[in-house]
Amino acid sequence: MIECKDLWLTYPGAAQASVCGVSLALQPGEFVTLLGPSGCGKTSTLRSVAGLETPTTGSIRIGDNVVFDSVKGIQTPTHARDISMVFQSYAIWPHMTVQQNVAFPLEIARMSRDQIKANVNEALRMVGLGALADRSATQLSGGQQQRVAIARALVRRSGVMLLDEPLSNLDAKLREQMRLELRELIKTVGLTALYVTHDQEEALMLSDRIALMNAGRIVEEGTPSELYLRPTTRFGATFLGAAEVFDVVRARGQELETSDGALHLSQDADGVAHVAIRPEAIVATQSGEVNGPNRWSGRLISAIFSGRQQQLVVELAGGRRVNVLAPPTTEFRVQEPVTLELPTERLMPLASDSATH
Ligand SMILES: Nc1ncnc2c1ncn2[C@@H]1O[C@H](COP(=O)(O)OP(=O)(O)OP(=O)(O)O)[C@@H](O)[C@H]1O
Repeated sequence: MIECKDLWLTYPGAAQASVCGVSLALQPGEFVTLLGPSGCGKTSTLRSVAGLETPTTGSIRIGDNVVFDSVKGIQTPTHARDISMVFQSYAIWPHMTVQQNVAFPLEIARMSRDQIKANVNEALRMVGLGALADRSATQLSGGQQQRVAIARALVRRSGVMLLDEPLSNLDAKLREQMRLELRELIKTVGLTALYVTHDQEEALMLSDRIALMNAGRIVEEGTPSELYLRPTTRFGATFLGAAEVFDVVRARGQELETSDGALHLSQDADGVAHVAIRPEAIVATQSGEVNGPNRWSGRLISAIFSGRQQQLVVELAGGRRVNVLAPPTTEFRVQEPVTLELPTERLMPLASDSATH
């Protein structure tokens, strides 16, 4: 397990802190992703856990060991922490074979020759590279090179794996395939994994839990479905997937008036500053009347068929354009009236961003 408590990190000479009070706990065997835009402090947090950066204040525990504590003056060096790491750049050694690359960390640790051989064979088997053990590392594809880097992390048999954008150098198709492989591997071995990415889909598909970061802070935390279906901040709603956000003008009980129409919430609207909805949650029809709650009228501007779905753009009475994802089988007539239904159970009430900081 990993536990970070109130970590702050200000780089020397920097005007602002890059990590601002990050607290995060990973249970044994849990896969947690730090997700957020470029520069939000994901890598700085991960490198602090790895011992590659020294936080200004806070504490970090890995398993039973406190590896950093600013008050007690503890800073365990990277090599003495029970961790393995996989980075975006594979950092494999070109002059070595696959097998030599994977064996390297164990040779440094002065493990016996027989033990090294057994561990390396096992790690290569797990990543599906058993047959390429004697091949030169330069004669590998990008995906195979990343598998070598993963095997080299597995071979250490530590309980915790830290991964920083490990798939982002791969092309889209390979990335999708490796994503599932990597999660299965980490789950099979039972590793506790802390994973950094700015890719929303990757975070949703891989993680048991996501910690969403912005400007050095964790702003939301939850399972992928909690974060996607019930975000609590505007940042969370718009960063993790597409969302239409409507600003609340007036609220009374469960009824509220937004800048684009009236909505009925399933909860009290107190403190709700915006309401968001996913494009796939909006139901568009061209036949019915506009009656009942959460039904808005508009005009269909465009409908683009993309196989799995249709991407609609609908202009509301006030001029606001809304994106809707509709099933591929419904027929739509461009320029004609449309009714949009915003189902109550799919509305995402959001607090004002300033209230969450
Ligand atoms: N060694 C350093 N010295 C000074 N500032 C740094 C250093 N490393 C990172 N920073 C700054 O700290 C902030 C957080 O950077 P960090 O790399 O942790 O973000 P990130 O979320 O991982 O971004 P990315 O996805 O682009 O890697 C950024 O403003 C960055 O410029």
